[in-house]
Amino acid sequence: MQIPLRSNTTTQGRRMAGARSLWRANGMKEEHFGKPLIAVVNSFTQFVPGHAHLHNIGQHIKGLIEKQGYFAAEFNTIAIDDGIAMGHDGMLYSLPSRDVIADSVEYMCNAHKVDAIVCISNCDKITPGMLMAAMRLNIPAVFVSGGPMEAGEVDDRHLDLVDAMVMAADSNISDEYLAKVEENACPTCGSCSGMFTANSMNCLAEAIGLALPGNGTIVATHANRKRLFEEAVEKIIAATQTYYYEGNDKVLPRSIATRDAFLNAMKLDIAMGGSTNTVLHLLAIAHEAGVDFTMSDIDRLSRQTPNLCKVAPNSHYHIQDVNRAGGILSIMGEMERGGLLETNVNRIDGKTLAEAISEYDIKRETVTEDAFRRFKSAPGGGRNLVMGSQESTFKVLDDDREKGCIRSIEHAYNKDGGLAVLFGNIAEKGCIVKTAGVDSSIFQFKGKARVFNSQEDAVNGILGDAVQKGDVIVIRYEGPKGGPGMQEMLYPTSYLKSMQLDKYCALITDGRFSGGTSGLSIGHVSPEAAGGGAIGLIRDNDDIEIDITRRSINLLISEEELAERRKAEDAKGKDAWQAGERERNVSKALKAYASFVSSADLGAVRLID
Ligand SMILES: CC(C)(O)[C@@H](O)C(=O)O
Ligand SMILES: [Mg+2]
Repeated sequence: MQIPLRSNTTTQGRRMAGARSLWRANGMKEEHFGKPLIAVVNSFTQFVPGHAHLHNIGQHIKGLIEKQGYFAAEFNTIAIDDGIAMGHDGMLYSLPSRDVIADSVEYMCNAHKVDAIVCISNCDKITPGMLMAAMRLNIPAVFVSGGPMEAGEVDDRHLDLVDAMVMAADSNISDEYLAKVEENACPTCGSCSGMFTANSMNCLAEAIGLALPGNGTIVATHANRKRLFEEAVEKIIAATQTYYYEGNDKVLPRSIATRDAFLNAMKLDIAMGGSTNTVLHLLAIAHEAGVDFTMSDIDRLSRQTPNLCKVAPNSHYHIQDVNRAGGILSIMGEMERGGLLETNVNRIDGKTLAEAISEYDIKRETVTEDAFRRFKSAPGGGRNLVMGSQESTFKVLDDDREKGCIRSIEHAYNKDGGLAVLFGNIAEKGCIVKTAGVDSSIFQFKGKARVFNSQEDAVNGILGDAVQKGDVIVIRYEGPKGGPGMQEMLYPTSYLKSMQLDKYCALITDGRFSGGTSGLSIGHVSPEAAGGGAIGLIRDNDDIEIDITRRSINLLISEEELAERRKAEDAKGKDAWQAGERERNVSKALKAYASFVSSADLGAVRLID
């Protein structure tokens, strides 16, 4: 059964003469009318190294689609560089930009009646924003990211921007050495080279099945990255044809991103030690897809899924090393061997996950030559800002599942996952910790609260010696509503490292973290302080007890005392549950966001009836 094209609305019938004449002015030819209209959804910007190399690729894709006889038109979304926006009020805009991106894709595609989309994403909020839009639109969609940056190199050691941030506040590092690190930490175009948020999300797009093998791990500079874009064109043409001309709805985003696909993606995230932001984003994408997927699923999965991979900031490996070890489908191959995945799920290339694993897990006999081509894609070295401009290859792949970058279940770093959801009287709706980044010696931690009502105060406290070994740093009124915008606390966690306090302190916040954060850093505390959460009732010198093994986090005061404090806070009327004095300019745009946004345990989606 044929499905009518959405674009027929503006290209068919006598009454659409005006719209057709505008389409002609856009370059549409007679033969394009009545055929699918494909949008190239780009996110090129010269503000973000993860996107600066995407200028020409959109037009390259348009050209390839038009060779197949369909009209394609490109538009752009915004993209914020979290690393540049980090640590000042620019970061208030980062998470809200996810929803701006989702809305802008919806606006463009519905206003112009687009039939299918190729999404060119990369950095932190762009992939989730576009995925949210794809779920809303539910038209054929394929995702290709700009690809990871090559790791920096200084004195034979691989490093990245987080090393530069940590060293910048470490008085043991000389100015000369820091300058060398700064110069070399970010050598190429692409998303920052560790298991940070951008790369985590692009790996998850691959796990869900909306992106092709290698999407998460082939470096931006490699020719095989450019090929991924070209293959994406083949896949979107095939998906568009089978959906509209044969009525095959298996290729639609909501048929691919099913509950099983979300569970698989979350398990992959736990196994690979992904950024904690993935929790927020998967919840939000599932919400848009109408899929029942909640914090309690994440809690359950985190107890069943081993941690098979540790990448920077949790080890010396970078994403290029995950590629050399066989990429995401090889991690999923290890998980499948342990019966951890539901592999009978569809992918955008028409394969099931079972088929994809059999072709791309480098440890299978059935692995294809095409898999080796992708996973041999190596960094080229040196400064290189051009997409697909080098063809270096790894001479040998890393198939050591005992000590290599990807471990088998038998040799897991931790049988109990790389991520945990904790509950307790200060996080009744849960909070998140990336256990892959926590030294197991502090899985149980008890300390005195050092309370800050803003990230800025916390940074000053950490660098100004207000924080001592054994403290639990509390940073609150930084949640989705309270910030607003739920800033990433990368500077506080990096400065704890600079001050050599990271192994002796815990940090809890209703804000969130960068993928570059490690240590006993517990975020997304829900409900947030601005929403009446008990994190707002903590006082300096209160005892706080954290037990990762038991998944608990508690303020050690009696229920009566907690109730008293709540009563006193509520009695402040309109001043209740506010950060109090702090210098922060919150624009009207951000206030509008704050008035709709939900708590982190719901993915910080905007609640609109
Ligand atoms: C700047 C970073 C490291 O990319 C951060 O934004 C993240 O979330 O991982
Ligand atoms: Mg980020």
